[in-house]
Amino acid sequence: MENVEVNGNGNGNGNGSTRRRAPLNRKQSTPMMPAFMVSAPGKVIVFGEHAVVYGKAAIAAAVSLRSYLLVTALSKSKRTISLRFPDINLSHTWNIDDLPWSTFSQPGKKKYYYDLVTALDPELLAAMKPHLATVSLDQPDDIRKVHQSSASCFLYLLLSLGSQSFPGCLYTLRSTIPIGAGLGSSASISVCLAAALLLQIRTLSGPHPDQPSEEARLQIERINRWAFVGEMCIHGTIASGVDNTVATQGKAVVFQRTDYSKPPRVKPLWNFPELPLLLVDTRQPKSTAVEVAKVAALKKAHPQITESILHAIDKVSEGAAELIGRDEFDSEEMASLEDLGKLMTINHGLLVALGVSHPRLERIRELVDHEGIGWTKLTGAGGGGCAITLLKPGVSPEKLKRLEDTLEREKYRKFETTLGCDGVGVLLPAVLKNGTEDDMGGEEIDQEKFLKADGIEGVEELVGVQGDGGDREAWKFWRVED
Ligand SMILES: Nc1ncnc2c1ncn2[C@@H]1O[C@H](COP(=O)(O)OP(=O)(O)OP(=O)(O)O)[C@@H](O)[C@H]1O
Ligand SMILES: C[C@@](O)(CCO)CC(=O)[O-]
Repeated sequence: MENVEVNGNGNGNGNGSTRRRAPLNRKQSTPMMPAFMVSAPGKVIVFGEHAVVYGKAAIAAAVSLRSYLLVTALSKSKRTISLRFPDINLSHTWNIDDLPWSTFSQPGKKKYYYDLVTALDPELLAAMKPHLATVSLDQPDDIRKVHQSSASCFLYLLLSLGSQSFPGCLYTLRSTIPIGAGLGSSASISVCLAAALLLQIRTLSGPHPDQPSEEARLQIERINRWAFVGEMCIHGTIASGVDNTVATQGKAVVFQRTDYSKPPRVKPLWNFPELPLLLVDTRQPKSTAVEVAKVAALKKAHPQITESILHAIDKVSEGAAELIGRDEFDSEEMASLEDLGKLMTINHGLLVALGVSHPRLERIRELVDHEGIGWTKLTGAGGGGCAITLLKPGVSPEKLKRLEDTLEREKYRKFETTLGCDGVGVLLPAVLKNGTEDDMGGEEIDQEKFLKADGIEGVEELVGVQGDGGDREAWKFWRVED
């Protein structure tokens, strides 16, 4: 366990000025920021993955699986930034003063918290390269690649938003979202990192309960813009931004980005129905970048055919949004579910045509079809990852049990999750009522406790946004509903 001196000084350059900060030996006036946490959900794409990369509409909903990031400031004399990401076994430390701040703060390169960054800058990526090359040198190539993507997401955001006077800090991240399973794990960590850094440079207001929704929306928008930058670092390719948008805002959205130089069109679906969904992980690892590249290659080889498929997916997503929005849509009634289910079946078929399914995804569909208990589609990038099944009402428990037993035997994993959950949340300071309160009425979450929490249940029990008795009120969310 690392020995942490906690007594840092939070500051940053969120004031839009390009001037350098006061020399480090001068007394700093900004008060220290206590240890704090941020959290963001994973997502399922209900309709429209892949097509959304090409400007078509998609519907996505936040799930109850989440990432949690603990930020601890170090003492002023400790000029290091450390990442501890135990889910992927990543542990890395940089010396703050060795990082390429000058390249990131050059005129024309410097970006501010309110900027809209729509592409990664090759010169900045090149400046970061030597500092990523030293990450996990002792690991095999495939693992090092995963470590370097997560590290690049953090470093690009830190260097873009921070300055050389940034305080020494520890970033400890744990997630309950399976990685690379199509449930938006990368977006969720990007949102956490973007929100944490924006909070550290003191550019976000709230969240507080009586904050006007307009103001809350602006904070969400800023986090989302930077989370998108983090997503681009991880994917190493074009990302539509749907995952980070739903992970930031929470609930469910219709998302469309027709022009990459502009913000996307995001229509919140506040009353997203409680659909009876079965979420199954193939446990077949995949990479979003690889699957997105497959579609790009198909589009290059067969432009007209691919465009027709993408156009058809767009119509399916639009049709689903219209259906869900109807007053008479009833998520407990066969006729409504059947209409929606048929659209899921069509969407899945079109994804198969794009070449992003996988035999293990097809097996889930086959088993569900065989029992006749619902409608299945892959969700997320495909190539493995997860499938969602919309269950028919009144499915017999025997049939469901038979399906679940077969899935278990064939090494699939079933997830219990709810759709339409909260977006990015903040726990500041990192103190929670856990039933083991001290005199001040709360339990301080430190790195040691956080790292020791046992598995998903342990993390949820220690810091989860939902306690046993419902929402834990110390976690705060930007409320954007009107
Ligand atoms: N808990 C985590 N800790 C550290 N890095 C993570 C974590 N979760 C995700 N990542 C980063 O995100 C990458 C996975 O991103 P990828 O887009 O391939 O999968 P996904 O986000 O789970 O799926 P999809 O984009 O289809 O929803 C990992 O390789 C890693 O770099
Ligand atoms: C495959 C994709 O459409 C969804 C991944 O969850 C990629 C993206 O939108 O960035």
